[in-house]
Amino acid sequence: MLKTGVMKALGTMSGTSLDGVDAAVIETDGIEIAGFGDHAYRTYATEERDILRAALGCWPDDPGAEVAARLVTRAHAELMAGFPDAAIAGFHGQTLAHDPAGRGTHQAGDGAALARQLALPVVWDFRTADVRLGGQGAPLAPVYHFALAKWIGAEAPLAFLNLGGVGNLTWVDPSKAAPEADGALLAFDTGPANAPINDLLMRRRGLSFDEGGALAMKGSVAGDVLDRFAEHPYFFRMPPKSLDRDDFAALSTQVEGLSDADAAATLTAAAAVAVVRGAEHFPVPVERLLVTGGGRKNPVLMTMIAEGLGCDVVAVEEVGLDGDMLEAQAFAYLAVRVARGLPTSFPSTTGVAAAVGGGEISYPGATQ
Ligand SMILES: Nc1ncnc2c1ncn2[C@@H]1O[C@H](COP(=O)(O)OP(=O)(O)OP(=O)(O)O)[C@@H](O)[C@H]1O
Ligand SMILES: CC(=O)N[C@H]1[C@@H]2OC[C@@H](O2)[C@@H](O)[C@@H]1O[C@H](C)C(=O)O
Repeated sequence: MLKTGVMKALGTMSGTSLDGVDAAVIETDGIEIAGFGDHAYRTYATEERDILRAALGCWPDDPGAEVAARLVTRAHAELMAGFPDAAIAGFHGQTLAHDPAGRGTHQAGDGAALARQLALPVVWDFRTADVRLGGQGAPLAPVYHFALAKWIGAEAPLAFLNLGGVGNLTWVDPSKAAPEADGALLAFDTGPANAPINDLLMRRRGLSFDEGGALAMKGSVAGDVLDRFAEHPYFFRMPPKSLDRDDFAALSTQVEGLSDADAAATLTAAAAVAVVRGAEHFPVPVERLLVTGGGRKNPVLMTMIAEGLGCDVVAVEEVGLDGDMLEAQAFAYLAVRVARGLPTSFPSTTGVAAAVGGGEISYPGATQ
């Protein structure tokens, strides 16, 4: 029996690494976390990944967008069917293009179709409303990071780092009563994280990622490439700020002349430098950085970040959380907030003019 207002919510995330779909259940009233539930993962088959990769950069009307959307919807429907107890779902979809200052943001996938197929209210299109109101539309997990900071009983300011395809940081002051309180949150994308490393491993070795940082471990960092990267204008921009997956594509060109190992070491160091430069924007330094996302399993990257920051850098598992599922949980949490009319982003997390609840709710009975 759930406490009044607490819902069993299913969240899904298909991230910028293009590896697959995560699905996770949490119990929440949209403010506090009441508990965690089951989770599952569906990998994209090689040919599905190729379709998604080819569709990167596509806007809804572009050729390629529709086939990607159908694929994303089908993959989610298969995975989400395994959670018949959920009362509501948060469906992020697959980001194909993100240009908040220009054309907007595009997450492929049809939440209305999922609502009908799963007979479940589905909240989706989380980012558009924020972008329309002048926000970055990303990152959106920070409000969930605030709830997690409370859940783990944190007292001092701390930060969450997501090392997905792109990296993002959330600085949290857990002594504040609510995420909308002045000084409770500061969030932004750090820069490239795993995406350039994955792309390198695919180009050079036909592998999807550098497992355990094994290749990077054998290489030497090209200091000149790294120094130039560290001065990129993005790092001087005040947060909030966000990135598209391939906004740092030039970095991949700069390691072309290096050996496989040196290129991997240099791209790994670049991901770490992006975090270190990002942390310079924190209102006050943190003693602990909690790391989620696949990059936490890369010890070379984790060590480089810890050396650059000089604070504790640990996987979120250290505090009892699940770093493989945290972003999927975030979209479950956000779905309940949307259903309850609570805001999902704030001026301090996306730069939006005023707190906004982004996300459309589709109900099973709706015709379109
Ligand atoms: N054992 C490992 N060693 C090294 N890297 C790993 C390992 N496991 C996962 N990764 C990296 O993490 C990536 C997956 O991370 P994650 O699932 O957090 O990304 P995502 O959700 O797609 O991205 P985003 O949060 O940007 O949307 C893999 O593509 C790989 O680069
Ligand atoms: C536009 C988009 O999909 N952005 C993702 C991406 O992946 C990491 C980073 O870039 C972050 O901004 C965001 O995802 C996380 C989960 C978020 O919105 O909090």
